[in-house]
Amino acid sequence: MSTQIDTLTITRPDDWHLHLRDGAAMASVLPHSARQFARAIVMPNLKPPVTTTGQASAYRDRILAALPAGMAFEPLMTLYLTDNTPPDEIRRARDSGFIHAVKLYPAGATTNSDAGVTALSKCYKTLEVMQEVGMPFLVHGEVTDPAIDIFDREAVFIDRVMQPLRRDMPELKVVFEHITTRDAAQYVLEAEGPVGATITAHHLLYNRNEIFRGGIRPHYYCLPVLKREEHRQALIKAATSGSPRFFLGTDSAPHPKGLKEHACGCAGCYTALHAMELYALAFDQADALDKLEAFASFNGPAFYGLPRNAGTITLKRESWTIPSELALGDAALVPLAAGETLAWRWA
Ligand SMILES: NC(=O)N[C@@H](CC(=O)O)C(=O)O
Ligand SMILES: [Zn+2]
Ligand SMILES: [Zn+2]
Repeated sequence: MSTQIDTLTITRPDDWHLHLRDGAAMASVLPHSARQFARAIVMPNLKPPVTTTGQASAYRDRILAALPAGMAFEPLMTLYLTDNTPPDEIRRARDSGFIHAVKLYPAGATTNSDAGVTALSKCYKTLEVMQEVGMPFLVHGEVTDPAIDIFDREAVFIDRVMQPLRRDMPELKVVFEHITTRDAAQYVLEAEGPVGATITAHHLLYNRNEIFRGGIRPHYYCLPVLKREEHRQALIKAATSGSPRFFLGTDSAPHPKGLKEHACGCAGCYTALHAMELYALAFDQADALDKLEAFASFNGPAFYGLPRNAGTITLKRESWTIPSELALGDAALVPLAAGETLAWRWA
């Protein structure tokens, strides 16, 4: 029997996968992330997507301008890869100093992925430059083939895309984003070369039953979709394994309430408000709170070649109720597990 931990103080964490959106929506959600995290890898799937260093620079300026006075937060910018991203753009991005990765959205795989890549073979010249300059490649790892069952799209991606890519570019730094299956966890753990993976709080806490518990619950719908319990357990095992390849990425993805509670609801869970509390719950349930700091605060910076943050955060074991609604610009935003009690609280 281990003694119960009621207060947890760890090095200030970072979020290695975050959707901040833009404009008034961004102004609503940014303070939540800035309170929890020192830095975040900011996803580029805006409308239109952030495909150039110039656009990323302007987006970064808008984020910093929206940051409330007195809050410190460093947005780590990314570029959205298209079939036509020129190799030179990678060198410009590297030289900028503020672009830390390039993102693969297979065309049609997820929210705002229409401008994404139709075949990775079209991007090889650009990927070769990324490999050469050490620019990480962040991958939404699902195939889009409609013949493949939605629950198998991540596993099939490993065979059809990840393995051939990594065979051709063994030195390319790759992050398998928001992994959801035992297959992906095992692949990342065993692969040779510079491979990492982000894991969300919701994929650690829930299996796919959660989407249908008592009726269809759109706020538990995200991509990649929640999987079976055996996969959730494999993710818990990976996140708490101590392997430096796994790190925190919330994939907090705000959508207006009206577009989630809809005949064709958007994919994405909002967790920026209470991310560390949710992760603490997941690690606590696995009796692995001692592994949270490396996952949240050490493994990401090590992979990206950045320093660890100074300062700490503290969480305590104390129940509170997650708000039923927040604001997203003029719209409403429903956080994950809205209205439910959470056993860990920001101190
Ligand atoms: N995860 C999601 O379900 N949605 C993300 C896109 C993504 O990360 O795939 C979004 O931008 O809404
Ligand atoms: Zn994604
Ligand atoms: Zn995402």
